[in-house]
Amino acid sequence: MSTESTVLDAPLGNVSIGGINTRNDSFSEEKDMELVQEVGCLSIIVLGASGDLAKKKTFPALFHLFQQGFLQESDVHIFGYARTKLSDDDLRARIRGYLEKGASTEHAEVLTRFLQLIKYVSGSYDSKDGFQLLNKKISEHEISKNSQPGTSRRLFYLALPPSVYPSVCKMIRENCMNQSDLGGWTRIVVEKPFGKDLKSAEDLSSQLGELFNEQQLYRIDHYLGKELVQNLLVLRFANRFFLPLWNRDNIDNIQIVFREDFGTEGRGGYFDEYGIIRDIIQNHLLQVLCLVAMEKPVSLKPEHIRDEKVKVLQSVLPIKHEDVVLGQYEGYKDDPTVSDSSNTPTFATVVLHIHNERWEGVPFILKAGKALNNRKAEIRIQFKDVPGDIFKCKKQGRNEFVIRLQPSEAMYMKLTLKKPGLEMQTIQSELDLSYGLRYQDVKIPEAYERLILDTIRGDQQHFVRRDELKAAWEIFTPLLHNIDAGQLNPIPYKPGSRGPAEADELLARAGYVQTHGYIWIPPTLA
Ligand SMILES: NC(=O)C1=CN([C@@H]2O[C@H](COP(=O)(O)OP(=O)(O)OC[C@H]3O[C@@H](n4cnc5c(N)ncnc54)[C@H](OP(=O)(O)O)[C@@H]3O)[C@@H](O)[C@H]2O)C=CC1
Ligand SMILES: O=C1O[C@H](COP(=O)(O)O)[C@@H](O)[C@H](O)[C@H]1O
Repeated sequence: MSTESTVLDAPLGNVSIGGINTRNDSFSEEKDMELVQEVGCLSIIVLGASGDLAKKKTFPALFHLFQQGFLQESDVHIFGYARTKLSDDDLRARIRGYLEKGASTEHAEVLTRFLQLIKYVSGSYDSKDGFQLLNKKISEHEISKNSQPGTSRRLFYLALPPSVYPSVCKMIRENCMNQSDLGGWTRIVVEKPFGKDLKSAEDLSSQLGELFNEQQLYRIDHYLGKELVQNLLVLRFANRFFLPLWNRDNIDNIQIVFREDFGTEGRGGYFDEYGIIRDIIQNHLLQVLCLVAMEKPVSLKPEHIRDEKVKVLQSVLPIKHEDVVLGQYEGYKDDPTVSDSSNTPTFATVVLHIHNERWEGVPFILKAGKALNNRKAEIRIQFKDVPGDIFKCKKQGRNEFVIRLQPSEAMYMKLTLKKPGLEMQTIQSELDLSYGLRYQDVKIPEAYERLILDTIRGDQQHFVRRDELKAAWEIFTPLLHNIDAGQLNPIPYKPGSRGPAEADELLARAGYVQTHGYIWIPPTLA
């Protein structure tokens, strides 16, 4: 690694190589990532720059990386591309408000510098004119930075509906590739949904696979960028506490839950085509399940980790209809972009069973819903009752280990203790690790920030491999086809409720025992 390109103001523990800081820690060594010196300039191209995701997530994530010194002005340029006719300043004005959110006034100067890095190119997604113009602009930028031909890096972020991925990828392949023989690269980031079922996903994978190899494709699932999801591997495999307990002998059931307290606002048209299983469960919750249930990987190399995720997905048994409850919130169909006869679930509880030595008989309950009573995502691991319980604890509740992904990241263990005082009474209490309290000086990065950084570093661990995607669709496709054919219908539920009561009944049938009279309240700073 050359010291010439090491910048002194790089964040602690990081080394800047060619405008992007590479991690200088033991993880990188373990992952066996090649810290190749990258001297070419970096062009980040956001396709679909006029859209919702680009303004709410992609540009803010790039801005945060810039603010923290991970993207260097001397090397980086950002291009927005879409059909809408906009000037550079129009695009900057559109996204400015989203970048200012939560930023202090002292960031105004940094924001102005960041916005100056952004250029906009207008063009269609299926004709070469726009892409040739884009290529010309990227090349001009590369020449202006004295980048050696072939050493430049081009990251294309497809913030677009998946229907246009094949044509956009073809256009990039034919018109905008960097020459890779001199250490430069071209990488493509694609957003979910990757298909609607097994066949469409495989078709899409084949189409993209003809244009780019697996090392160039980054299928993003932003749940894999969340702090506590990234912690799962460390938590499970670096702690002696958990190793002997994490199995069917001790664990009764596991819930992975996503709740939102708002409906499909503004995205009804998209959502109605997909529904909650395709939008949340088949991807985000299933990815979390993989990390909770997989065996220890041989090493931290991305391929070893993804190999284990595929194995656990392939061990999931076919879903039975009696293990599913669907719901649709009242008022969902008032959205003019949603069909009056829509059968699309906005809520689902699905119980999965993993047929292997560790998990046989342990239900994995995946639950997701929109327009519910609160916004929360968590993993709830419920342990079996204590055998020969002399304290009659069963009446109070079981041990639970809860990993709160959001909001207020935390881990807590619900356990039974002696109630403080003269009497010998038991109560439910908790061992609590609340991140807000424990890590007061740390700003937890946004998932997109972390994942975009990974794409630039070439780290595919937190991205979905093609065979993983296939295995995930194999689990859900039969159920989804049956729902699409009207064989299962959603039960109406009131917005702001817990969802259909039938879902709680399914939970109880699966073995979950609710603790009554006790809730954990996230501690706050005094
Ligand atoms: N928005 C979100 O919160 C999330 C989105 N995603 C995924 O990210 C991707 C982008 O999402 P989002 O930004 O919401 O999408 P948008 O509907 O906002 O579309 C993005 C841009 O794509 C162009 N576009 C829209 N519809 C079409 C079409 N039918 N054919 C060609 N171009 C079209 C438009 O640009 P123009 O007309 O200017 O060319 C639009 O500005 C999708 O795959 C989505 O599923 C994933 C997670 C969350
Ligand atoms: O992918 C999606 O995720 C969001 C929820 O993301 P979160 O990080 O805020 O939990 C969801 O609202 C959206 O429907 C879905 O497409």
